[in-house]
Amino acid sequence: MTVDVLKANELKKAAPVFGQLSFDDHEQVVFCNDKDTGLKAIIGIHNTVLGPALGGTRMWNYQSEWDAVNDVLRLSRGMTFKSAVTGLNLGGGKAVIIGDAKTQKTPELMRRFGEFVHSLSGKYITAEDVGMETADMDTVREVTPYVTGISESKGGAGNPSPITAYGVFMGMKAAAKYRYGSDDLQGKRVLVQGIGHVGESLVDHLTKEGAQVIISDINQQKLTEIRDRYNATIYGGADVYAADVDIYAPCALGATINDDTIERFKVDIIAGAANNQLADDRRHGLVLREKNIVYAPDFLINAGGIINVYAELEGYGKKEIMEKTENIYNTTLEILNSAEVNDISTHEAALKVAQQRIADRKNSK
Ligand SMILES: NC(=O)c1ccc[n+]([C@@H]2O[C@H](COP(=O)([O-])OP(=O)(O)OC[C@H]3O[C@@H](n4cnc5c(N)ncnc54)[C@H](O)[C@@H]3O)[C@@H](O)[C@H]2O)c1
Repeated sequence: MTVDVLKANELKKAAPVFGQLSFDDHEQVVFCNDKDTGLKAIIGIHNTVLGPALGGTRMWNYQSEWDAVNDVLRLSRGMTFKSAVTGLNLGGGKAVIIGDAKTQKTPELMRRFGEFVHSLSGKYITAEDVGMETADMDTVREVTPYVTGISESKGGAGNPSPITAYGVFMGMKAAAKYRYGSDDLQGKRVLVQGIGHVGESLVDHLTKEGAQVIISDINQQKLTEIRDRYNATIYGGADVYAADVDIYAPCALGATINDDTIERFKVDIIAGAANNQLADDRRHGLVLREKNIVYAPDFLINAGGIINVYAELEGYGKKEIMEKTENIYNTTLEILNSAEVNDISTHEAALKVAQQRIADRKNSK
């Protein structure tokens, strides 16, 4: 696992097949095409050492197929480490469907996608991601058992977002404990960027804790709704990345910590739900360390959702889900301390724990 994840434009320069598919040791990549329904999907199976590759399906109108390939590979790799660091017996996988979820998603397309998932005999298990609803997973369930995130009425664990938000909250509190010596967030100024499913639930936890919550979103209507519901403040500045706050919680898009933004942050802590927050894992992880910004690794603290779907597979109840999610606090604290001891970025420290768990299992087989 020594190869950096490539950017889409770099991907184009690599060798056309294994030069790409093998990058960062992907086990299998499946291209799914169906003319009748218009389905064009890619399933990335990064690693199955710890268990079946589980990860959601994203439907997105990618600008190019390169972007779709790059996205699925980045995301499936992330799932491997997320499950490994969380202690789940799951591998990492992800799927993308190329197209507009609002206009091109049909039950026929979802069923056809489900048939492709089924053809992998359980090596890949799908779930919801951007552009997908619980109802879509119910449709996939009609043709394959290898799907999670189905309706509670059909035996599923239901909406994962509140659990994800709780895990992020736990990770944020652990980061505060590490940085300030206390995990009490009362009075801390926390900027939540993206107040969607996870962001709103995080705002709820923070408000109850007595934090000063500042919100930012591209959806103006949502901003006023959440402001009124939680007595939050809408961010009024010109540059959200230069906001004068204590904690930045990215809960919208990935890669918001990049060459353009990283020098502008004034925060003590970054802890949020978005996947792949660091545009360049290794480099930006180190820059945050140099700037004395405590970064709670995304794939560690946003694992509540995967814990929720794992519970669905294992038949766990809500109590076990909450306990496992609460444990994100302890793991985060351990990883922040180990990064300090080993003088590495917190991202690297979390990755090491995940990679070690996979290596141990591989060696014990
Ligand atoms: N839902 C989960 O359980 C879960 C689990 C793990 C990771 N995540 C990640 O967390 C993030 C949020 O997930 P979600 O389910 O809440 O998504 P969501 O679509 O419900 O919410 C995203 C919010 O971000 C806003 N947004 C989009 N672009 C923005 C921008 N440039 N600036 C500010 N706001 C912007 C949207 O308007 C929306 O309100 C995503 O990156 C997702 O991949 C979610």
